[in-house]
Amino acid sequence: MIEVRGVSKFYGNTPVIHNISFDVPRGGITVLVGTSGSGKTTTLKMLNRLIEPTEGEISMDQQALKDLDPVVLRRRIGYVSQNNGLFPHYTVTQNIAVVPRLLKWQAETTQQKTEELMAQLLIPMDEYGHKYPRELSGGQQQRVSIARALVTAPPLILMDEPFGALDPITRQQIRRELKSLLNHRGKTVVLVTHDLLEAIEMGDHIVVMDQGKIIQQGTAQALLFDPVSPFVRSFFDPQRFQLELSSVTLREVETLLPSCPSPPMELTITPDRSLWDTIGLMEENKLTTLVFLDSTASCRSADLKSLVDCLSQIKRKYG
Ligand SMILES: Nc1ncnc2c1ncn2[C@@H]1O[C@H](COP(=O)(O)OP(=O)(O)OP(=O)(O)O)[C@@H](O)[C@H]1O
Repeated sequence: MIEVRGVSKFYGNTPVIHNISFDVPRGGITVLVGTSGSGKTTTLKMLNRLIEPTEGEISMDQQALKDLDPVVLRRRIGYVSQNNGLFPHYTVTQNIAVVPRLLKWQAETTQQKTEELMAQLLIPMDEYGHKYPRELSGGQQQRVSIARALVTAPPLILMDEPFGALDPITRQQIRRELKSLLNHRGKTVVLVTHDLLEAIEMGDHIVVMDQGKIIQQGTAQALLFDPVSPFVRSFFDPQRFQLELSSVTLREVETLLPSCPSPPMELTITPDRSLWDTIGLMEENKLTTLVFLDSTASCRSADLKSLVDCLSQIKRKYG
């Protein structure tokens, strides 16, 4: 959907982005991750022309961004900024209605879409719609900001550290809800984060940046199991075991896990969950085994040892 080709950005004589190129595939989540000051936010803001590149070209659907009116472009692109950017003197519903109003939508259409999205983001309109941002928690404010970015169903959504201000538990809960909402709607998203678990869990395509350059880009597994440099390896090392288990879903390894004739217990897990989530659920429920239905609807069981063995098998594929 987006092609970034040979883009650099200078402030005066100082280069902050050096000749980067990457694609944002349609219908997936592309994550920009990297060291502090590596140029993630600058790169994101070049995608909706909040910042103009000094060199190189960015195109969206084969049209050069520089030939598009920035105001029209930004109406086609949802944007969730670091500090949520809600208007403090507007209620929640008024905040969500800002772009629909600019697009001259009928009030009933805006109301209906707002209600639907707020329900999906678990901030029901009758309870939260009339409140002001200051009356909401940080997590609820971020949900409003996400609803505002999604309400006009833009084909592309840019998100800069959208969960930055949240505690780890709320963060994880919101990002799971958001990922399923985005997948469900087939959205194209570019997300900036410095949270490694977030990058691995959310990203279909992950771009690792350092000092204004792209060091490696690819799937979570490619970055974790086949890093191109010691930098990429050490970048993920602090949480490596958790990240590796998070990058593999049960579905990917189902054939390596033993079948079980009938579910020996009530608690099951869906095969789209990661090996890390599976271990977490076992831990939470003090179980040594979990069962799930594989793609042929047969029952399989997983325990800690078999899951760690599965991870080793996947790693072996990368050599
Ligand atoms: N307006 C500006 N003028 C000069 N330098 C700037 C300006 N904006 C950003 N920079 C510099 O550009 C570099 C990249 O900044 P950017 O905010 O894109 O990094 P980042 O990867 O998003 O960082 P972080 O993770 O810390 O938010 C930094 O060194 C920053 O100091």
